[in-house]
Amino acid sequence: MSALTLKNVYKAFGDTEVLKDISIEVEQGEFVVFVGPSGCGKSTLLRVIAGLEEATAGEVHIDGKLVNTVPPSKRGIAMVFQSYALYPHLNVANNMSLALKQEGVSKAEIAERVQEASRMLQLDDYLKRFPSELSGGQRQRVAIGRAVVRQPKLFLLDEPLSNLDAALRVSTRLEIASLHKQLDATMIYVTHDQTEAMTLADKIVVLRDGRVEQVGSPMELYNKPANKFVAGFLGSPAMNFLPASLLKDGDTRVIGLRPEYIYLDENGPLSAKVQHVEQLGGDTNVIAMVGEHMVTVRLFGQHAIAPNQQLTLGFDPATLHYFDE
Ligand SMILES: Nc1ncnc2c1ncn2[C@@H]1O[C@H](COP(=O)(O)OP(=O)(O)OP(=O)(O)O)[C@@H](O)[C@H]1O
Repeated sequence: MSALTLKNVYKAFGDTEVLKDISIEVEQGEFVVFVGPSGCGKSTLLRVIAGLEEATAGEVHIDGKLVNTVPPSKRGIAMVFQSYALYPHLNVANNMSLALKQEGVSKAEIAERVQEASRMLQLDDYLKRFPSELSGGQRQRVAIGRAVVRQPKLFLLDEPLSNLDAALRVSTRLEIASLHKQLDATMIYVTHDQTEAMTLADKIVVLRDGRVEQVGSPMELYNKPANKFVAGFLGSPAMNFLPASLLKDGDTRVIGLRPEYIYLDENGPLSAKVQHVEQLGGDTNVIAMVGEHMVTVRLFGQHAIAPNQQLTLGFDPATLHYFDE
């Protein structure tokens, strides 16, 4: 039985249709990431699953049960928000146990669950502190802990790392991945960060303008993007798009070429003029013009390449993608 099934879900606010015909299946234990540009409807979709918004049409099933009219508190879900939403006047232990107290769970059981969650999230030393005495990363771990103790059927996480700085985002991302493994939980995670999507997901759902563009594993989406939008959205630096007529006269399609699959090649078919060079230490990103088209090339290692230099570039034709415009 699927942990979550969405069947032809629509959501409109007044005349504005924000979700259009969304059908998704999530298996028990899967980590599913909703990804897409700002405003594409990711949070709204999560809120429809949570029951914080009502679907205008379509069906939401959790654990095989139709939940369209079931209130959020009865859906067996726990949600983690970007803003942490901790109670400032409660210490960490009480923040984590409040929902359980309200549900009437016994004191002994609460103590056990809080202890287990704080061990997993390395919060044991902070249980007596108040949110104002914690770093951003610790606060977010408490917010996650508050979800964990409830032992939900489904975790819903809405951009939980957006408020953290770059280093903390990486470490907290790893903690979430490890938590997912330890709990064997079903998690749905919203982000506009494609690195988070690629590194965390078993399955990525790419949304654009309220519609599903493609569903697949990270490598399926990277290797076989269904269209130009998905191709350009996943991968960093983003895929290059060039008219196929550059290589073959009369071809009206668009070529997609990933920056990491282009290399310096004296006999290569593309001649390019360097505009800008980004030295990253381990990699060098070269932004160059091929005729009037901008191309990003990602070279492994360090290269003494300067603006205005002329380069000849090659690629393996097997790595090309072709799209209809
Ligand atoms: N309560 C509301 N009333 C009217 N329009 C809304 C409401 N909530 C969201 N929207 C609109 O729905 C669209 C989708 O919003 P949503 O927050 O789901 O996008 P998102 O993909 O999560 O974006 P972001 O990455 O910026 O958070 C947006 O155009 C937004 O303005």
